[in-house]
Amino acid sequence: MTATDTDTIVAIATAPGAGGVGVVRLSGPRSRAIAEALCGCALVPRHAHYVRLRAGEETIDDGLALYFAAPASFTGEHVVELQAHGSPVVLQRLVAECCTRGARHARPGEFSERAFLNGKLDLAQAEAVADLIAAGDTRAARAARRALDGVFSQRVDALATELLHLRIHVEAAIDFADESLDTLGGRELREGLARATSTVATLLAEAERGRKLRDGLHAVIVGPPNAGKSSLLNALAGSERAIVTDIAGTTRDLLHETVRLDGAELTLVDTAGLREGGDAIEREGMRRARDELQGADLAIVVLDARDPESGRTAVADAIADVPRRLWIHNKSDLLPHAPHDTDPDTVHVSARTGAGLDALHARLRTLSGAEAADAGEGTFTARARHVDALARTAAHLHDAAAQLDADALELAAESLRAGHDALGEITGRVVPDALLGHIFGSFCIGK
Ligand SMILES: Nc1nc2c(ncn2[C@@H]2O[C@H](COP(=O)(O)OP(=O)(O)OP(=O)(O)O)[C@@H](O)[C@H]2O)c(=O)[nH]1
Ligand SMILES: [K+]
Ligand SMILES: [Mg+2]
Repeated sequence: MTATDTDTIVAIATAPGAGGVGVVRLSGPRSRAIAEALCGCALVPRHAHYVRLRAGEETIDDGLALYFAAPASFTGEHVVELQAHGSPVVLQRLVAECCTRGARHARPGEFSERAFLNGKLDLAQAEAVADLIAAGDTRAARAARRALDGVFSQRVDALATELLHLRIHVEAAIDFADESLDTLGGRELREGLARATSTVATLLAEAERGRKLRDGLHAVIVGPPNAGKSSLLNALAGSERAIVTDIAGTTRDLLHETVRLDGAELTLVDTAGLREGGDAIEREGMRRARDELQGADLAIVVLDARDPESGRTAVADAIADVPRRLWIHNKSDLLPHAPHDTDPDTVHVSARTGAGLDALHARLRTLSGAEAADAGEGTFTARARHVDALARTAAHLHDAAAQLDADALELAAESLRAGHDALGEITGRVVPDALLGHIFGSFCIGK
C-alpha cells in the first residue's frame, strides 16, 4: 500500500481524562490539508505554528500545530499533531472536525501498524513502543527503550544473515551431490552452524530475561500442607493476604499477588498443599495447584526445615516441568541452630520471625532478571512470542546439525529454512521471494 491510497486517520494521542495539554494526531495523505482547514493557515514542516483551531467560524481552542512531511514522521506518512488544552471535550471536538473534513477514527495501534508497514519500525520495535508506554519502572522503561532503539532487532538481523549464508552454502552443496561434503566446505559449514547455535542460545537467554522484566516472573509457591506457604506469601507481600491456620489443608483456591522487590516485579501464587487424599474441595485445590505450575517460570517449594525430605517427595512430580526451583526450608526458628546456606537455590527462612527473608529477596531479584538489567548487561524487553520464536529457531538448528552429520543435505536445508523463518517472525522480515533471488544471485561454487 502506498501513502496516497490509504485513509487519513485521526485519534487523541494523549491519555484519557483532563490534562494541561492534549494532543490530537493525524496521519495519512490528507492530514496536512485537513489540519490547514482547522488552523486557517499553511503549515510548514517541522515548524511550531501558534494557531486558532476552528470548526467553521467557531473557535474550538487555540494551540500549536506541528506538521511532519512524509516520510520523515513516526508513521512514514504525512503527520500533523495538534496541541490544545487537555480537555476531553475540546479534543473530541477537534477529532470530530477532522472527521468531517475527511479523516476517520484510527483503530487501536494503527499508527504503529502504519509505521511498521512503511518500514519505520520492525515488529519487535513496534512492540517496544507499547512496552515503553506501559513500563512500570525505570528498568522496564530503559529495557523497552533499548528494544525500540533496535538493540534486539539488530542482533536478530545479524543472526538471520548468518543463517542465510549457511542456507546458501547448503543449497549450493546440494547441487554438487556427487561430491563429498568435505570438499564443499563441510567443516566451515559445521563451524558456522555451531556459532549460530551458540548465538541463538545467548539471545534466547537474554530474551527470556527481557520477558521476565516485562511480564514479571511467574512464581508458584508449592509444598506439603502446613509448611508455611501462605505465611511466606504474606511475608513477601508485606500484608496478611492469605489465611494462615495450623490446620493442614487451609488453602484451597489459588491466590495471586503481585510483588515488587526493589523494582523487580513478580507474580506470586499461593496454592493448596500437595498430599495424598483430602476431601473433594482440597483435591480440587491440588488440581488447580498442579495446573498453575504448568505455566510457571519458578516453583518456590516450601518445606518444613525440620523434615524437608518428605515434602520434596510430595511435590516431585508436580514440579517436574517447571524450569527453575527454589527450595525454601521454612520454620528455621524451630531448628536448634541456624544453618548456613551454601547452595544458592536453597534458602532457610522463618516466615514467622523474618529470618532469611533478605537472602530470599536477593535470590528472587536475581531470578527475575532485574539484577542483570542493573548490571547493565544490555537487557532489552522481549515478549513470550519472541522467546518462543527463538526456542523454535534453536530446535531447527539442532536438527540441522544432526542432519549435516548424517549427510542429509536436503533435510538440513529444510531445517535451516524453518529456523530462518522462525527467526524472521520476530522482526516480521520473512521474505521468501527476496531470499530465493539472493540464493540464486549471489552464489555458485566454481561455476
Ligand atoms: N514456628 C513457625 N511457624 C510457622 C512458620 N511459618 C508458618 N508457621 C505456622 O505453620 C502453620 C501453617 O502455616 P500456613 O502458612 O497456613 O501453611 P500452608 O503451607 O499455607 O498450609 P496449607 O494452606 O494448609 O497447605 C501456621 O500455624 C503458621 O503459623 C515459621 O516460620 N515458624
Ligand atoms: K495451614
Ligand atoms: Mg496455605
